[in-house]
Amino acid sequence: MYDVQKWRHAFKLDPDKHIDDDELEAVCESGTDAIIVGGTDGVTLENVLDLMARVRRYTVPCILEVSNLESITPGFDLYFIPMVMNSPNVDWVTGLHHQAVKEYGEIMNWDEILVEGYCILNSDCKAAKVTEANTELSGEDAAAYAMMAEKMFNLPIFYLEYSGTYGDIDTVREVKDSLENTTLFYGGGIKTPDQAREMAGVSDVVVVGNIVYEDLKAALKTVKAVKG
Ligand SMILES: CC(C)=CCC/C(C)=C/CC/C(C)=C/CC/C(C)=C/CC/C(C)=C/CC/C(C)=C/CC/C(C)=C/COP(=O)(O)OP(=O)(O)O
Ligand SMILES: O=P(O)(O)OC[C@@H](O)CO
Ligand SMILES: [Mg+2]
Repeated sequence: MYDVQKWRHAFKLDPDKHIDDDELEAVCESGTDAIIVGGTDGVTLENVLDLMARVRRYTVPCILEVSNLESITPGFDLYFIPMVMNSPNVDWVTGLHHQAVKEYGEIMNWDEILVEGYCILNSDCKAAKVTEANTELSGEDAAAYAMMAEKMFNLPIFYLEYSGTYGDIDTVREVKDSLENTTLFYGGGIKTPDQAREMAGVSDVVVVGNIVYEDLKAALKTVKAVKG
């Protein structure tokens, strides 16, 4: 199922982290809507290919969230391309994208590519540091980025990223209320079914990452909490 508008839950697996075969099977067969492969650092062609091949044993959709040019490879169902809207550094907004399209433009299948308007709100996470994101934003600021993503850039996805920490529910709600068509992904700090349910109530898709590596049983429970 490649229609992100129908998704409710996704797991994000980091190619730079280890996961056993039986753990990976449990994640892929959990009933989640998709496996997103992505991370900020240590993402190489080798570890992306390895994880892709292992996830490919299962029928769950497998998406590459591109974080660098070196690790892009054919074989995924979809490619998510982050555009960090609250970065003042143009590299992370359109710069690397320009380079990539210059290199791959002729062979790109645009039907497989979805651009994500990213807004990173946890100043301590790696992605915020790497992209120099301005995380000192009010709910109104974040909602304005969401409206820009939808109304000015026509982006299919807006991703509110709190990677590593549980976000502010009022901010997420304000962002959701500002969107009409663009799908809102929420990610960050979900460790319990209650947290998954709470964020699912104010977003379209919840993304669960780190807890997979810290407490797999808890991670698996977030699927049922969201998808029933
Ligand atoms: C050959 C072939 C198949 C071609 C396909 C065509 C294709 C897909 C071409 C790509 C086109 C394109 C426009 C690419 C963009 C290139 C690019 C490098 C864009 C920049 C992306 C970007 C802004 C990355 C920033 C990092 C980011 C937002 C990461 C998000 C992931 C995240 C927060 C993960 C959480 O994990 P991590 O941060 O690692 O946290 P811990 O490890 O601490 O848990
Ligand atoms: O790892 P966590 O904190 O669950 O965040 C999930 C995802 O939004 C990271 O990009
Ligand atoms: Mg990582």
